[in-house]
Amino acid sequence: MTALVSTLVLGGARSGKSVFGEKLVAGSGLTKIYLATATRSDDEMAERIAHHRNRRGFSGWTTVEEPLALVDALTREAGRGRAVLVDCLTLWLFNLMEAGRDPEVEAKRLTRYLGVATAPIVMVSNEVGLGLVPETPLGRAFRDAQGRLNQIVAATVPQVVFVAAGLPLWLKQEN
Ligand SMILES: Nc1nc2c(ncn2[C@@H]2O[C@H](COP(=O)(O)OP(=O)(O)OP(=O)(O)O)[C@@H](O)[C@H]2O)c(=O)[nH]1
Repeated sequence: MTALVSTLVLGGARSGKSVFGEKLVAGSGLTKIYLATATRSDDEMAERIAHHRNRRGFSGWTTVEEPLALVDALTREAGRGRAVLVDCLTLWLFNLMEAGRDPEVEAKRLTRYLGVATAPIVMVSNEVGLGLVPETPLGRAFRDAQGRLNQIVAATVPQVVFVAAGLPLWLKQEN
């Protein structure tokens, strides 16, 4: 078995990217930590979260919920013998922007942490820029911030994969 290294898992909505990230972590043989950034902001979101939790099952996964302080949570949870799945950077970015935090500063903090992390971190993120130009300035700012975040994380980690229709397309594999 090759050792799992930190990986960015990109994809669109319902592309199967979360399942792919889960499989990477589960296949590592390490203790599995699921770091969720989503909040139960409405009934539909609560239902999605319940669906994910059921699919994941509770056996073997430790779930940690942290919508904003991602690096603090990683510092606490990641360590020897563990692998962390961050699902997902997109909702983390949304939460940061909603809280008036600077995405560039937070992205730099994350990549600094990734450079010294002692456990593999698998991060799920959306590839949001493939559709129409968003109608609102906020939508455009979010799309641009997401693109920049994906680029800076992709440049930092040794593995990047794009998932479409449940199938992986490896973009970067350095060991
Ligand atoms: N708070 C919390 N959120 C969770 C939990 N499990 C999953 N989630 C969230 O559920 C979100 C993903 O849900 P979906 O919107 O259904 O996934 P998707 O991105 O459309 O689909 P895929 O591409 O297949 O992953 C992630 O952002 C997770 O943070 C949990 O236990 N707690």
